[in-house]
Amino acid sequence: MLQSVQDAGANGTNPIDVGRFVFLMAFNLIGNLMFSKDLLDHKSEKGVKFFYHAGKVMELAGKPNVADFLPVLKRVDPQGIRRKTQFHVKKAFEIAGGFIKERMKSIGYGENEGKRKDFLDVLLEFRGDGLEEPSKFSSRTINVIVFEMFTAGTDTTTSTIEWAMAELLHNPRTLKTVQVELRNHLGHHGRSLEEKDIENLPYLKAIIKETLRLHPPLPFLVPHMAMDSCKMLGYHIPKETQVLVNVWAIGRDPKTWENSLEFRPERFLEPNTMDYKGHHFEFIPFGSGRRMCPAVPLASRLLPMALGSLLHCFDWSLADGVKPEDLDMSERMGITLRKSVPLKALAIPCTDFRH
Ligand code: HEM
Repeated sequence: MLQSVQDAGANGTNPIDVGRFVFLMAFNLIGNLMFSKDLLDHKSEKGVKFFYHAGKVMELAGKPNVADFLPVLKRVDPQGIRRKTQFHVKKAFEIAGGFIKERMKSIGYGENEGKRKDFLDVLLEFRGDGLEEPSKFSSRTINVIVFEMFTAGTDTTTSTIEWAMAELLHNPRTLKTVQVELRNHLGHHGRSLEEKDIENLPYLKAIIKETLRLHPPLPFLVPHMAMDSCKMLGYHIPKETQVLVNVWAIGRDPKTWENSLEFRPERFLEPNTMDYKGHHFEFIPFGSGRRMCPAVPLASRLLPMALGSLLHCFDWSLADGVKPEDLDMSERMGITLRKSVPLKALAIPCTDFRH
């Protein structure tokens, strides 16, 4: 990712779309976890097209749809949401599916039983619960799991890093503080950021938490359903009611958070502050309980590594002469909560840039 940012940014003269590079990084990271290979190249036309169609799917799939409230309209699809979504899913699948299929074939999926088992074991380990014996997985189940990994992992990561960068460029004091922390720890002409450094970078970790508090990528988690009728805060919830948890509002509740709308990573530096592991219900960007995000351990390394590397290797400023206080911070609701206007910024490599 760092090399791609440097190439596209042309020494800070060419504004880059931050989200696009993070998306490619996240997609390739999951590609490497599952297939030991980068699947998308930022220079390829296919990469650009994939980014566009996948973004559209996320946006359309999260749009309020009158047909959800009036099932009779489902067939008619009055807003054309289903038709448009299907179009973009098909396009995104054509591109990414091509890479994935090619890679699955090359590791022997469906051809060589021994290699196939390795691949299935990895998937099973990820799911943890093992609903089926790996060798009994149908190819459809595998395709669903693979697609679930890519959709669940890419847009959430992209949204978090893009919002974190936007908040830092909007609040130059916090940007300066985190860069000083990184450079003090790694040295100005020092080495690249490594996973073992994260423990010693409390301000960087606090920035990730503060970003997830104000901009949870899945603002309503994913829809849950009441398995039985129950009473909650005096309300009767009938069996099979669809339940949405508004973590966006929970993270901004002034009863819990002082100056709740301010981006203030320092709040997470105080002793005994909250964590996102699902035990503090005031802060649950990954959900809680049995169906919470299974990738918390991965995300808690991936997010500071990605953000920290971008901040350590480049000096950042806003493109087109936009002043920090004028940066557009409005939100666009899709499956994930993205920035309404994609963040464009100038990335000037630091003298100690390593890749
Ligand atoms: C910023 C990073 C991320 C956030 C905030 C996040 C958040 C979430 C949330 C809120 C859920 C639903 C929990 C619920 O409804 O109770 C979820 C589910 C899931 N996430 Fe994540 N996630 C992130 C990154 C990832 C990554 C990197 C991966 C995979 C590589 C991943 C894989 C999944 C999967 C497979 C599920 C579905 C679990 C199930 O259905 O049981 N997530 N995530």
